[in-house]
Amino acid sequence: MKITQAFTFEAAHWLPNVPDTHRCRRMHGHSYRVELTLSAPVDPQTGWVVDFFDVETAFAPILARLDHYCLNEVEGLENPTAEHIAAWIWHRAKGALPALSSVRVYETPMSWAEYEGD
Ligand SMILES: Nc1nc2c(c(=O)[nH]1)N=C([C@H](O)[C@H](O)COP(=O)(O)OP(=O)(O)OP(=O)(O)O)CN2
Ligand SMILES: [Zn+2]
Repeated sequence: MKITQAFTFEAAHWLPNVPDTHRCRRMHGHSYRVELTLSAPVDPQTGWVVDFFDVETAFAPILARLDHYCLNEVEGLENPTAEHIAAWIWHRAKGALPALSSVRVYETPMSWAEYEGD
């Protein structure tokens, strides 16, 4: 069974590896949406995969490192593409959420990156 919990955060960024003429080279902001998907059998006692409250608690300190920051200044996110943010979150959340199976990061409602681990 899979469950997914969504979170949002606001952040600024710019992309250092695109040409000077690319508009994403300039500092700008996004209302990011993160979807954490966890995959595991349903516990017959609780009736759930993982308590959504526990997902929220585990993710809160990671979210706090992103919300209202310039992502380029966050260690490990010097080139903060949606792809890199998804992998960055995965590597920091997997320890506390062993059932994590994918991380989606939406830059806009129409564009996202998904990371499922190495
Ligand atoms: N594969 C990727 N491509 C792009 C990424 C990325 O992370 N991975 N990032 C960007 C920029 O961050 C850009 O700001 C994304 O916004 P954009 O696609 O331009 O969407 P907008 O809503 O800002 O613009 P519209 O005019 O509404 O399309 C670019 N590419
Ligand atoms: Zn952007």
